[in-house]
Amino acid sequence: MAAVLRRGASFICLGSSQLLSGGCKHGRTCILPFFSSNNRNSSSSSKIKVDLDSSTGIAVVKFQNPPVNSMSLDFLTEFVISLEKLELDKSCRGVILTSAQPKIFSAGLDILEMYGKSPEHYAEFWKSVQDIWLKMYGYRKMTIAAINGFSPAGGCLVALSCDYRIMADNPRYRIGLNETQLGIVAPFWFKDTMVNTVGHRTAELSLQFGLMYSPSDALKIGLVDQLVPEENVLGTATETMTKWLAIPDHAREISKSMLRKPTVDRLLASRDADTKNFVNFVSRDSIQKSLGLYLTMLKERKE
Ligand SMILES: CC/C=C\C/C=C\CCCC/C=C/C(=O)SCCNC(=O)CCNC(=O)[C@H](O)C(C)(C)COP(=O)(O)OP(=O)(O)OC[C@H]1O[C@@H](n2cnc3c(N)ncnc32)[C@H](O)[C@@H]1OP(=O)(O)O
Repeated sequence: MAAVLRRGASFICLGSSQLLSGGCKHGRTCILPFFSSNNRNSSSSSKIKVDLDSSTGIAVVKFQNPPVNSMSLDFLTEFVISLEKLELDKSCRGVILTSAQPKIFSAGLDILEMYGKSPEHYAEFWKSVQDIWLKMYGYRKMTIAAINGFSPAGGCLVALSCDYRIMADNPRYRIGLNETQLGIVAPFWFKDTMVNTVGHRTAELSLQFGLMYSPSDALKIGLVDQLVPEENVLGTATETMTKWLAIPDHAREISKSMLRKPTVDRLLASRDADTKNFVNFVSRDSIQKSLGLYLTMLKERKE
């Protein structure tokens, strides 16, 4: 199991053969954070960089999984651990998600995790996808997606799971749930998240065609809330977060929970069936063939 080593003022997760302390989820052992006395607490695992300013209560979580921030099992595990840790940290009131990679927010789920692997691997991977969505969609703290690049499929889902979305106004970028274009199907909770954001009719068109929207079209349908010049994405996200944090936390949090809990509960009530469904679906020869062709197409585009 890959080690998660957080340098500086942070925590360290190690494989079970290197037990240092107990009590961390995901089968990993964590040494919980130990912070320096200044107001900024930074930590950087291999794939997620966290920078918490405890004077403002705002944490910036940066995806750094080159080349395209695809969400592998390791990425998702580190991501959920980082969010859990921030949720428990009283000095953190809001989280901004963004990318350290130029031009890409996230390329979505790592297709290699769904291609040519065992059913056990598919199940483990899918549970980690469920975990990150459950964590994000039901997150107690305020979240903003600072979308500084392409954001297909799982990348779009992560953005949709935030409370507010600010996207770089670069006409080359695209965002959307494009699963059908890969020959796969966005599961019901991806669909619910989209419907809750853009409404039923727009979601019907969007999911069936696997539409990828330009920033201006994404703004028109309400898939994102605001467009800003690329260089201002993080600055605007920080300003916006400051405005949201003027609302008392408990009132905002309860309102969010009222709106989102029924959607979260639908998956919680059927997690195992959803996992079985995914494993059966993705193990089919026809689906493996579609994913293989898509991977080949991605590689050939470059030649
Ligand atoms: C009934 C239902 C029951 C169950 C459900 C069943 C199925 C479940 C569905 C699961 C939901 C799936 C969600 C997903 O997120 S699937 C992933 C979708 N993502 C994409 O389609 C994006 C693909 N990538 C791109 O379009 C481009 O890479 C991108 C992001 C625009 C960047 O372009 P560029 O900068 O030119 O970079 P390259 O294309 O050259 O890519 C570099 C390198 O990365 C590889 N790669 C890209 N994306 C992925 C990915 N998502 N996973 C793995 N690998 C990826 C690409 O192949 C290149 O690799 P190389 O080795 O050639 O360097």
